[in-house]
Amino acid sequence: MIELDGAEGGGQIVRSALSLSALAGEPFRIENVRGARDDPGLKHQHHAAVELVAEVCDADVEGAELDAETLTFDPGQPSGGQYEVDVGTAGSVTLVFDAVLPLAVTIDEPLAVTISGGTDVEWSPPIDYYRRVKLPVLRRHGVDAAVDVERRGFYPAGGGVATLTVDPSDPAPIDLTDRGERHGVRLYSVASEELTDADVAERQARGAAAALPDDVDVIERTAAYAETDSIGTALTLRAEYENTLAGANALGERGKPAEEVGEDVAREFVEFDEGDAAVDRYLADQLLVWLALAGGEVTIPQITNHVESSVELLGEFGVDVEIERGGEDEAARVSVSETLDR
Ligand SMILES: Nc1ncnc2c1ncn2[C@@H]1O[C@H](COP(=O)(O)OP(=O)(O)OP(=O)(O)O)[C@@H](O)[C@H]1O
Repeated sequence: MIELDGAEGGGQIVRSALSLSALAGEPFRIENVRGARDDPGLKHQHHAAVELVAEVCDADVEGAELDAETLTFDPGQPSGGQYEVDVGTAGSVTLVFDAVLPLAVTIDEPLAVTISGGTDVEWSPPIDYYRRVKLPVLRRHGVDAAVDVERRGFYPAGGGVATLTVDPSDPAPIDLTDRGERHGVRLYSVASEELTDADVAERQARGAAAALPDDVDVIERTAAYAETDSIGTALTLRAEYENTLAGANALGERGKPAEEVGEDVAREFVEFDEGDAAVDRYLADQLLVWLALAGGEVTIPQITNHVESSVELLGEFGVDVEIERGGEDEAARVSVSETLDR
């Protein structure tokens, strides 16, 4: 039984522990779940992830209740099939996807997971980032997964629906150290249909395009409107380089001009582009579990708290991640040579 202490981290520790435990066939017990947060314990999104991974790998679970701060998880054999989960609020759909996605390397049959909740909510990958940046990067390394968005869900009502389909996959070592030449960027803007007359989706995309440096080529710009339960907006930028993809994104806020949402996204991209890392700061922590499974090396803009807590967690599962911190203008480097024993 692996004993974990969640006191220093957030929900990501729970999600990654679920995936690693299911893959290694090793039970774990975690105390102080999300201990670093003001509202510790399992919230809807984390609870949904526990229930889902438990179902997919037929686990014995103790303590999987809302607000629980201690959880024990003893996995069986993961299997494909069709699963459905309702997060119940605007809890993040993409973060629940993240808990099952790594099972791609162990399933024998395809897996399809339909989740209802928030598709574009704070502190999590917006669904366009997930399907246009994260999954394409993983697909290039042999992870056969895709997302279909049936309905958008914004805070607070949620009500979004998306399906992740995953085929059995055998990923190649992750090699993302040199991003190569920039080809250009694509902008994906979306807003609730109530904002159509105010042109909000177009204005977000235009705001971003106008704020980009002259030498950045905008390859594509889309603006769409969707029927949603709560009114909201989202903008994702996908930057394409010779060897990699990176993202920048923002959500709209009541009272904030749409153009400013675009400018925020452009600024985030420019900051990334001025550095020399191959992946953005979000993918930096999300790829660690893949490094543990497939090995390889990635350059990242900075060692965030999320990276640190994930590295520590991987250590608990017997995977040593090497970190080179980099300098002021130099990307940090993370690598794994001995992958997870499974
Ligand atoms: N704007 C964003 N774009 C892409 N990814 C994001 C974005 N914001 C957050 N993420 C990713 O979402 C994950 C959030 O993990 P974290 O543990 O903080 O969240 P959580 O499960 O909601 O738990 P908690 O409430 O404890 O913070 C990280 O992998 C992070 O990289």
